Amino acid sequence: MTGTDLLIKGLSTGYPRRPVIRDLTLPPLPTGKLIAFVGPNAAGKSTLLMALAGLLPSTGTITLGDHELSALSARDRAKVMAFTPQTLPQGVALTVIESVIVALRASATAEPHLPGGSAAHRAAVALDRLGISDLGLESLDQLSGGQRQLVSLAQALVRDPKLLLLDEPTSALDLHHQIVVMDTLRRLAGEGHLVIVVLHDLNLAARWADYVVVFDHGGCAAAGTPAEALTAATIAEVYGVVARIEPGEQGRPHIIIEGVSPSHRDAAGLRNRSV
Ligand SMILES: Nc1ncnc2c1ncn2[C@@H]1O[C@H](COP(=O)(O)OP(=O)(O)OP(=O)(O)O)[C@@H](O)[C@H]1O
Repeated sequence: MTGTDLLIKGLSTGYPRRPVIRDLTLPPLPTGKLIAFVGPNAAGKSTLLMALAGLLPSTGTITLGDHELSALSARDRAKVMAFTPQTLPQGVALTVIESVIVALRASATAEPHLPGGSAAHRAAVALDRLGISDLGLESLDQLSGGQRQLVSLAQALVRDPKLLLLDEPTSALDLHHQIVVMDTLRRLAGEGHLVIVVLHDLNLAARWADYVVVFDHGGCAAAGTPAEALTAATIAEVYGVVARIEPGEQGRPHIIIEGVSPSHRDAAGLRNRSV
């Protein structure tokens, strides 16, 4: 463990009268790594991300380096982390570049009074990193779903936070942009950020993540390197599908889904997946 790991111990969180995560403890999640949270629908991934972002009340401890995150004010949290939800709000009358500048200023980071030129430069760099500079002057409300997702990511990147919490940032993206985003996230991790990303595509997780945490029913079903966490047995258990694992590049698993497991517990379990 290093001094800047994210530590989650005995964490419980959820919604009024709807506990989702109960007493969750994860292995230390180190800065400088790309961590994928995977698992079936309703397993609790988004709920956990929102609790980490301070958007849901929780008990237990969440520390990032020396910071006990639950003790930080919203303003101080915004200095160390950025959270990108699954959907962006509609009806925002801004251009793309304006929205990224607003995200930078709203985060009240170490430079709350950034001159306009610097803020615009940082926003332009964030768009460039994601290959969407050409969208800068487009109206936010006229973008496609995938374009909105990329802009949402740019709004997080521009703040250069230590911890990035990204909920399904590739779900609406074409193949090219999935790779651009995952490559960008890998580079950010390499630069010393801790990047936690919720993914449904297990092969994206297997190919890019340093560590994978598999969630099921509000708990951790498996955690480790992609090869350790994404085994055929775990995939069968949590998803109810038969998977074949083949060796991929650099010892990373390549997952081939062969079909639904006939013996899996029940499809109707979706409603009651969380504990
Ligand atoms: N606002 C809410 N109020 C009450 N319960 C909620 C709320 N949002 C989510 N839940 C419930 O919490 C549980 C976990 O949902 P969550 O969104 O965290 O799952 P997930 O793993 O992110 O799923 P998905 O892959 O479908 O996005 C589900 O049973 C869901 O019905």
